[in-house]
Amino acid sequence: MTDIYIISGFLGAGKTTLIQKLLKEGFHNKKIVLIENDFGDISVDAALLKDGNIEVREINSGCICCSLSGNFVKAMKELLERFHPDVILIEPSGVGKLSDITKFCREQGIRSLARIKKRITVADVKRCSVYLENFGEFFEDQIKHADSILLSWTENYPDKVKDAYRLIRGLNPNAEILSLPWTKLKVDEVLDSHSDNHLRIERQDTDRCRCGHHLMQNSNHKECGCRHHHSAEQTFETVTIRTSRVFSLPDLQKRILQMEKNTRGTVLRAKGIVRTAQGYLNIQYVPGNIQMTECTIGGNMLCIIGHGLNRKELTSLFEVD
Ligand SMILES: Nc1nc2c(ncn2[C@@H]2O[C@H](COP(=O)(O)OP(=O)(O)OP(=O)(O)O)[C@@H](O)[C@H]2O)c(=O)[nH]1
Repeated sequence: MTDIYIISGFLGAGKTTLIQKLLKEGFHNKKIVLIENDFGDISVDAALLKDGNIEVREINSGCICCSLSGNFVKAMKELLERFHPDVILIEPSGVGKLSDITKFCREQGIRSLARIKKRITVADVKRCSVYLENFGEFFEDQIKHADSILLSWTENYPDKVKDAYRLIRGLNPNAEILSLPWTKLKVDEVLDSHSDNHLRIERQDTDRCRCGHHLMQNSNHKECGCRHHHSAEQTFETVTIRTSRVFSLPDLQKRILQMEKNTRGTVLRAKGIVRTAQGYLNIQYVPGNIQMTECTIGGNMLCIIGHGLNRKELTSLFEVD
């Protein structure tokens, strides 16, 4: 029987970073298959995670919970029958619903060959309340259906950990919540069952309905009346830019800041690999944070995910003049 681990979490929470750690420090002598679902047309994550020892399957240009659900189930069955892996790791896109992925993994044809071992959701302590406020339907689903929740960005924002813990505990009273900095976290603690390494704070009642909207004041029911169910593909957009421009570091930084501050809509995530005179740079943007690191993998692409984006404006910002 193959063990399935689902690594969920909102855009930029740290799913790929966690998978890199798991592959490096855990699963010794195991046959592993990794399924990567990037919402954009290109999979930056798959490029970064490809490694001779594991089989990586990319499912891009949409969400495995929406239009690509058929592709996902088919890919799972094929991989199970062909490789008989010990472990399948699934990284859904940051806007994927964990409840849907759970349902697909339990479909007949999969459940006779594999079982979900653990659903781990990575939650960014700095941005979780904003994501719950604005994209509650997706964020909340990822938290509520997790067996284990791993807090990220804790070392950068230690003052945010308690509030994030409370918010998450309010949404999921049963999951274990791991709050240790990742450098101190042992992979076995993440993969195995409950650990004691979490803060203990009394559960707080939240003032939200199930779809993430605030309840009206003085309301004593637990619904706001909104019964909408939105798909990721209705709610989020992606803009994929292929660019042969050779950037300088300051120029690239300037353009990313311009993307953040002066373009229409809300950019929630940008990632890609672009050229500089010295080589290639891996760009990772989440609101309020830009990371650019040298990269041995070549590329000329940038994928931007957000809401109300203007394709023309963003493309002209990064393309060759
Ligand atoms: N300092 C810090 N950086 C983090 C942490 N988690 C993620 N990052 C950074 O945030 C960026 C996005 O991390 P990823 O691991 O790619 O996030 P993701 O959840 O896979 O992103 P998507 O799949 O695009 O939704 C990268 O630059 C990471 O290095 C964290 O705990 N601390």
